[in-house]
Amino acid sequence: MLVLNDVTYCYHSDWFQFSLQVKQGDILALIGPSGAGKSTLLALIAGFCHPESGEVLVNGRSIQQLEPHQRPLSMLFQEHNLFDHLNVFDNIALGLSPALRLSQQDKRAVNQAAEKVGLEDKLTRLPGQLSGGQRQRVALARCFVQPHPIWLLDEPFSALDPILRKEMLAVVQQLAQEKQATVIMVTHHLSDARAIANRFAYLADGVIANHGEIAALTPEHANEKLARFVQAAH
Ligand SMILES: Nc1ncnc2c1ncn2[C@@H]1O[C@H](COP(=O)(O)OP(=O)(O)OP(=O)(O)O)[C@@H](O)[C@H]1O
Repeated sequence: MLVLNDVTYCYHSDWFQFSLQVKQGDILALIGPSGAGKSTLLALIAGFCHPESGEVLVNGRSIQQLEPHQRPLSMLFQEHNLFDHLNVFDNIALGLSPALRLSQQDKRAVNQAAEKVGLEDKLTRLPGQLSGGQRQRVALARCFVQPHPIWLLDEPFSALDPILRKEMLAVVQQLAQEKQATVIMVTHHLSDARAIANRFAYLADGVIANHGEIAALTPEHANEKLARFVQAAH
């Protein structure tokens, strides 16, 4: 279970206040208008920015004192996930060993991860020799080759065409299920949210204004702002 316990954060004059509980194995779609604080929420969980008060807990333990690299989570951004001078194999392997010191078991895990995302025949290519979708698949493989139980995905597939996006979402869903990972995914596409998530959280003006089962995400939602947001996205 991932818990944000009344986490507050201030950036210039912008205030954020987040309380959230995500059960293990849940896939939560984080939605809301631009500037609402979705990426800020992920940054607070990942430890890239520090709250004024409150804490983030994983399975009952505070991770507040841990540096980002010590936290039990993997992150995937929309872009800039890869090191351009390292080939596909090494980019994935970084998820297991930042110094690229790999055991035989690690090497097998990297090969298996590449296979899962359909890149087993591209292992020696550099990121510059791949398409955008292939690059995101490498980043995804690095994300789940790590043993971390929580994945934070910040608009990971927004730049991809609809067919590739659908494929990638299916891969994430399948892998998350296999590993019983807890996933928080920021998305501007409600269709993506519906395709992959079982829950949603709607952010507006720096707070979680609403959350619930994904099926409740309808244009008739009782929360007027959320209803308008869903209507506009249709
Ligand atoms: N460390 C930071 N550096 C820069 N801006 C920050 C930081 N922390 C918060 N902000 C500000 O927080 C506000 C919310 O931004 P954030 O990126 O979290 O929103 P968002 O909901 O993810 O928006 P979008 O959908 O456009 O990506 C913005 O005004 C942003 O400038």
